[in-house]
Amino acid sequence: MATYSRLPGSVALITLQNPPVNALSAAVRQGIVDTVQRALKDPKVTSVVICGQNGKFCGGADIREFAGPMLGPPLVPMIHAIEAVDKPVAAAIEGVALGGGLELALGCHYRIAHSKALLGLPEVTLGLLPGAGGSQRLPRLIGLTAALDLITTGRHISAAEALKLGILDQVTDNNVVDQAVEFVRRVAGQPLDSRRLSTLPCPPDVDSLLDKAMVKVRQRSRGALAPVACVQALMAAASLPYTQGMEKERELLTTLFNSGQARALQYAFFSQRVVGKWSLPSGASWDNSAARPISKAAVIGLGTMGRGIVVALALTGISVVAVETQEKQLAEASQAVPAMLQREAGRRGLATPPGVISFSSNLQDVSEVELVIEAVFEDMSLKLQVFRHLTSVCRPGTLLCSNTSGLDIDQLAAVTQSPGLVVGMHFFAPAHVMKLLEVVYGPRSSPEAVATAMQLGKRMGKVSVAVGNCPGFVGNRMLKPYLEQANFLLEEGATPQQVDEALEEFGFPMGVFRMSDLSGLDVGWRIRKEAGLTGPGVESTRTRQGRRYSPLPDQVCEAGRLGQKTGRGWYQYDGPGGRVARSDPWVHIFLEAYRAEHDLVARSIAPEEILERCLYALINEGFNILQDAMAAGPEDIDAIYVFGYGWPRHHGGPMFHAGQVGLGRILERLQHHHHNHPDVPHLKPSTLLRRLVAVGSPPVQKWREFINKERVHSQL
Ligand SMILES: CCC[C@H](O)CC(=O)SCCNC(=O)CCNC(=O)[C@H](O)C(C)(C)COP(=O)([O-])OP(=O)([O-])OC[C@H]1O[C@@H](n2cnc3c(N)ncnc32)[C@H](O)[C@@H]1OP(=O)([O-])[O-]
Repeated sequence: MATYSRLPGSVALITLQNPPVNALSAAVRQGIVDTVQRALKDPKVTSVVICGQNGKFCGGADIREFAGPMLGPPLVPMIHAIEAVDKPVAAAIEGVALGGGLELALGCHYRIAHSKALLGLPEVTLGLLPGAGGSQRLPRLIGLTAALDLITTGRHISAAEALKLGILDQVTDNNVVDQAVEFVRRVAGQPLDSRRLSTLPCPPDVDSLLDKAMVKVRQRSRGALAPVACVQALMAAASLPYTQGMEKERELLTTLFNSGQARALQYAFFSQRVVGKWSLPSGASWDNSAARPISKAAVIGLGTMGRGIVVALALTGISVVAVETQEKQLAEASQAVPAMLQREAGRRGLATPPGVISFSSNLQDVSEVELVIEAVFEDMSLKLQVFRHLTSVCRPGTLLCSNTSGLDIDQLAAVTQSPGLVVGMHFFAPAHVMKLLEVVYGPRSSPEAVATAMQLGKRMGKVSVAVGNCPGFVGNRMLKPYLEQANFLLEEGATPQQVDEALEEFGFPMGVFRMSDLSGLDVGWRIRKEAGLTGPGVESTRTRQGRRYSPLPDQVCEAGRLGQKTGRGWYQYDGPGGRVARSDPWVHIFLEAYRAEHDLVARSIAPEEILERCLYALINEGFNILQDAMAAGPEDIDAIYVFGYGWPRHHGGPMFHAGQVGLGRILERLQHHHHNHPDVPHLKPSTLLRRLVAVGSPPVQKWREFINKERVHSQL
């Protein structure tokens, strides 16, 4: 709703009230319509200020309402009515003015903001465009170039930047409502024509800026519809009168609203918030588990991951002891880390990097910290050695975390004096940039340890997801069947390019083979050797440990092709460290020879089969993970894949995508592929998937409840 009060003098104050962000729900829109009418009719009122309750102007349209039928007064005429008022109306912006919130402010004649406020049109991130006149008013106010940037990126900008761009009339450090009231009193009676943005001309697109932008957006958006529609709306603004521009805006918005992409992106918005409210099968959650405050931490191991973790911690203001026992590595890290910190702080607009870092080669130096993150080489015996040492040097009560990407947390906990204080903190490279953090709880991890790691992740600006302790945890466990299928497809006749192109066409920034070349092929090779799947003494067959196995990636490594770092992998590069992947005749000859050796006849494989085999195998493992209670719900898996594995956000995440495709269809295709490849256990449909199909394929939002019920009745 919105409340109305008349302030001493002649200013009407309209306050939006819809906690927590005063989103423009039907009730708020109705409240605005009614209160604006009241201000208009009240002869004693000469000017109006619109503000939001609890220090937040407005977070935009109420996203929760998008799923249902449209009720209450629509936004567009409501904003037009405000613009048409013949008394000056000012928006007093505190906290946020985002999406429809900023569009409401653009309908006001003046905009005054607090210096800490954030403004933006983030609709594109929800699969939409600023559809309440924002795409037409903003370029009229700040020009096409600046509007294009804000609308196609959806980025939030500071009040200072908004003032510079001309979005705001005034910025204040004081009470913004008082300032706005004073402002409108001052301007009461002045002509308003030039303040009505819809009546101003839009600058024409003289340099074909928008055509060029369209080419770039189409290249970058990887199939996402909204960024393209945003440019189309700006093209309309630049070439059509306002009313026709608004018609185009509405038409584009309707198309986007009805697209699966908008639903997927809105689901991704809410799933990010759902995973923040973690809960464990034991019932532990924020509600009953307090996080410990952390001000001093240590990182052990200063390779790529360790360096990134040090920077991520230091950026939150935590003092970090950075330990590396190899002198050469330590010397390199102590040069590189401060530079990385400086760069990242600059990128985030922080003048001075807040944390203090001290470098050491002595593990003894971590004795006074409250939390340690071990980031040594991914080798269990080495990690066990470090944990044994840590438990003897750290003071009692220190949290011991491992940045393992899939090793057993419980085994590490077992060698410490306080197994309850051991959790996994699985970062993704580069750790100071990537948003995802898997917080891994073992059977003995205490709720307090999980809460502390989750809280620390939040402080570092990560999307932290609590996951159970199983090989590969959630992300890498699902990656295994995906990679496996990609290798099998090569055996059957596909090329690395064909597989990558199908996945990139789906929206991944990189296909599986380009991604493997980037991360280094030796990582998986070492894991397979440790698992006894390859190496000296292992027979070179296509069946290992009772299931189909492709030795192709091992043989590529044996040929000294480890990916970008060696200049050769599944592709060739200009040299070691080269970035541009080119098709390599060696790979084609190698594949042909391999097929001939194993009597395999290459067949032509359609992109649809590539997608089904790779993605449905990955999704099937997601169902197994939910069934095993290693992730609390589908949102957790989807957030992990969107934030850590490049799953295209406009497809919501693998589990959401399964719902979009139809669970019955996924089941049927998995059955089909499993029938053709009975020696591939990952293609065997999971029990949970079968159960969901049997009960009528409920929407993804209902799965969590279903799984919990099934578990109680021991159906899973
Ligand atoms: C016709 C077309 C018109 C228009 O062009 C379309 C739009 O405006 S599209 C909209 C364009 N606007 C946007 O894209 C802005 C989206 N919002 C944000 O970016 C952040 O929430 C914000 C920066 C505002 C606050 O960040 P923070 O302080 O870290 O807090 P937080 O993020 O944890 O959120 C707290 C709670 O508020 C909830 N909630 C938030 N916004 C909305 C909403 N609009 N609606 C409903 N709910 C919303 C959120 O789910 C959470 O609920 P819960 O139950 O407690 O989990």
